[in-house]
Amino acid sequence: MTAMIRVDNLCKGFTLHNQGGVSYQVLNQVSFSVARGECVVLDGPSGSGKSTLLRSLYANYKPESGRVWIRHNDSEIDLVSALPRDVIDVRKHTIGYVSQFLRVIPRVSTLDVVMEPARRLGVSREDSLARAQDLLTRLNIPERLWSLAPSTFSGGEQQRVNIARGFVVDYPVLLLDEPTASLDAGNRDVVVDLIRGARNRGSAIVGIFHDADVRNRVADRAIALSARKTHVAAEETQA
Ligand SMILES: Nc1ncnc2c1ncn2[C@@H]1O[C@H](COP(=O)(O)OP(=O)(O)OP(=O)(O)O)[C@@H](O)[C@H]1O
Repeated sequence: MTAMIRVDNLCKGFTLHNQGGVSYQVLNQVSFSVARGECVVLDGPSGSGKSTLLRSLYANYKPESGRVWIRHNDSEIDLVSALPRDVIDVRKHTIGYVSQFLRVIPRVSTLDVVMEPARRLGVSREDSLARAQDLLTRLNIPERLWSLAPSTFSGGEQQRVNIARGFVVDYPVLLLDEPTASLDAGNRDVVVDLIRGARNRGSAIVGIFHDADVRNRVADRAIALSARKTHVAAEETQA
């Protein structure tokens, strides 16, 4: 089985410079891999580091040590040590990231927001539009809203626009940070179908799902993160 993601001994902590330089370790030598067509969920109590790990997989956070190998253009690239321009290329072609919240750009229509990742990859406007319309329809966004900027949309509507944007490209790797957090049961079912579809097309998926029902329906297995954080006294950090 081809590993799309290989996490090797990842360590990530934080130092709160404005709070006496207190440091604590959140991820302690985390290792796992995710194959093509596999959906893995991150499990663990609140504060155990699920979002920190997901952000590290997208190179939003820089771990102190360890590796995040991503299969990209028929070879592997380590996102911990990659140059910024390589990170941008991996994000454009290989990794999709769906967070809970849509980053709204004023005056850009919903259709353009959803189409943008496909257009950036060179997909024709016609094909991108068809794909965006299909996703918005499936996700029950009323057609009257498609030409409006989503800044005034409800939380659940914005979340569904964000999901449509995340699924408009068939990314080989998909990172999902609570994509169903503010959705009703009907829309959760749509998202479950989208996730299963992406998995069946070969995406390697890592997700955080607080909804146990959604988690059980999409997960092939879970990675457990422990709640225990190692605190490092400020004096020790400064030594
Ligand atoms: N940017 C940051 N700066 C400082 N501390 C942070 C930062 N991001 C996360 N943390 C800390 O790391 C720990 C893990 O946070 P994280 O959000 O990864 O947990 P989580 O498992 O996703 O929690 P939840 O289920 O509540 O969303 C928390 O104690 C949090 O305060």
